[in-house]
Amino acid sequence: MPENKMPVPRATTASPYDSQPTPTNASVPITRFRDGNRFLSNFWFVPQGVSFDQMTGPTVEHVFQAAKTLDRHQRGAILNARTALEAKTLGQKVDLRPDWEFLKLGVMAALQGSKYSDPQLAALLIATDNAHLEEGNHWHDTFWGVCSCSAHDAVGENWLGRLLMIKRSLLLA
Ligand SMILES: Nc1nc(O)c(N)c(N[C@@H]2O[C@H](COP(=O)(O)O)[C@@H](O)[C@H]2O)n1
Repeated sequence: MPENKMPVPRATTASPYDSQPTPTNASVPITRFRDGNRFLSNFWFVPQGVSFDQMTGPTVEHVFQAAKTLDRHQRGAILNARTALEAKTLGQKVDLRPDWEFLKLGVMAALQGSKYSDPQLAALLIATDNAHLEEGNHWHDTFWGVCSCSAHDAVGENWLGRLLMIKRSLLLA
């Protein structure tokens, strides 16, 4: 049948708004940053480095912990820490800058921006699709993650997960 002779579809009384929404295939929530999702952790080694405020380190954790202080020597020691856990431990003993509580979310957001400027990491983050992200933990981190332990029953504000989900949206915008 010639294209211009296609039968005209018959009008129906059904409104398009009557139809049920197509169910979306919501991705499975990611509640542990381990195994294939380990790259989401701030402890993940970033080959090109992570930078903020003239500091560069091998993981988000190194630079985040160093940013807690204005002391150059303390910053240097943290940035040179052999592991992210060592950087975190050193970060708990620094002379904390007085404005840290006001700054920490912005610093973490900037560091996620630096980390996911790596195209391979950005692709991995985008591949999490629309999955809810949260760093479930047992180390009582109820600010950046969600803690489940004998003292906490899945308690946490999940700010790291929220920043990651925002970053994912920005990468797709
Ligand atoms: N102990 C530990 N192990 C991991 O594998 C982690 N990803 C973390 N989390 C990070 O610790 C930081 C919180 O530091 P402050 O308590 O604000 O000093 C933050 O980067 C978490 O993602 N911890």
